[in-house]
Amino acid sequence: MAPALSQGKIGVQLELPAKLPQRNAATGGIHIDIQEAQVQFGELEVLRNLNLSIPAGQFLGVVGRSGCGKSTLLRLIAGLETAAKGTVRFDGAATSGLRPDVRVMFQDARLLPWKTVLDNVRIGVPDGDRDKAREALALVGLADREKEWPSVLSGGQKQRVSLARALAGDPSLLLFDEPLGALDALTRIEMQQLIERLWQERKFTAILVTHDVGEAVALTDRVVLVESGTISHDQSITLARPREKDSSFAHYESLILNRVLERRPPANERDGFSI
Ligand SMILES: Nc1ncnc2c1ncn2[C@@H]1O[C@H](COP(=O)(O)OP(=O)(O)OP(=O)(O)O)[C@@H](O)[C@H]1O
Repeated sequence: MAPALSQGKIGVQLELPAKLPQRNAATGGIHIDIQEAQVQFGELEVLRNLNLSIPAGQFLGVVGRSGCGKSTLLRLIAGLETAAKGTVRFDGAATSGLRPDVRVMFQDARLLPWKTVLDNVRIGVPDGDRDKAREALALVGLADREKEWPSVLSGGQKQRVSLARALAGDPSLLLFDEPLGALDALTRIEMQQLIERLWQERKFTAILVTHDVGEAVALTDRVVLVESGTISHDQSITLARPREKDSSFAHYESLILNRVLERRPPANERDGFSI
């Protein structure tokens, strides 16, 4: 059967095979292994000698100063950038280019204004299956909005549709590029809770690029800091879920923020950083 056409970068893949690859049965997610990766734009070397291993099913946070290469790292993993040197392996096999089981959610929802909410979500389903799209809309709490146009939705609702579109393809890896950056504080917290719940239920590997260190601590198992084109720090977050903003939370937050800002905390507060 001829592959179905999708909507370019919006749905990540250009062509969708009729059948998605088998998901990792044990965890549902992809194990990613990046070795000595280098990404260059002309003379500008954005990533260099970058090594990063992300176990299947982990929720990883990526932080760092503006322009340090966070989105480039995410785009490399998504197959939207090519490494000049080094390798990206998924479950042990070298990979490059776009894959149907890898989805990206961006800061702007990227909905097609001439399609209804349901049809926007159907873009994410390989065969455009209505039931699968409806199921995904229900997961994000928008089952009753399927016939509406994107223009009548709030910013938070648009991002929910974008999340539904990503989930509709049953991804093994979901990449979040600052997806909540434009939302108000309350909607942002609601979306964080939704993303955490869906990640726990669906068991995909997740990577979140964010400027908000608190958001990374609230959501992820581990936070890496990108600096000078490589991973300079690697911090496990061992707090129980759902996370409360207590003194342990604040400790992780200030530890990471101080690293980002290069205001090193006193030695007795530094424990936990493995690099
Ligand atoms: N396609 C491209 N062509 C040329 N330069 C690029 C391209 N994409 C990114 N860059 C440059 O690479 C560097 C890293 O960009 P990137 O978007 O990865 O940073 P970032 O850490 O995500 O930044 P921010 O936090 O501000 O979003 C920047 O200097 C940027 O200008």
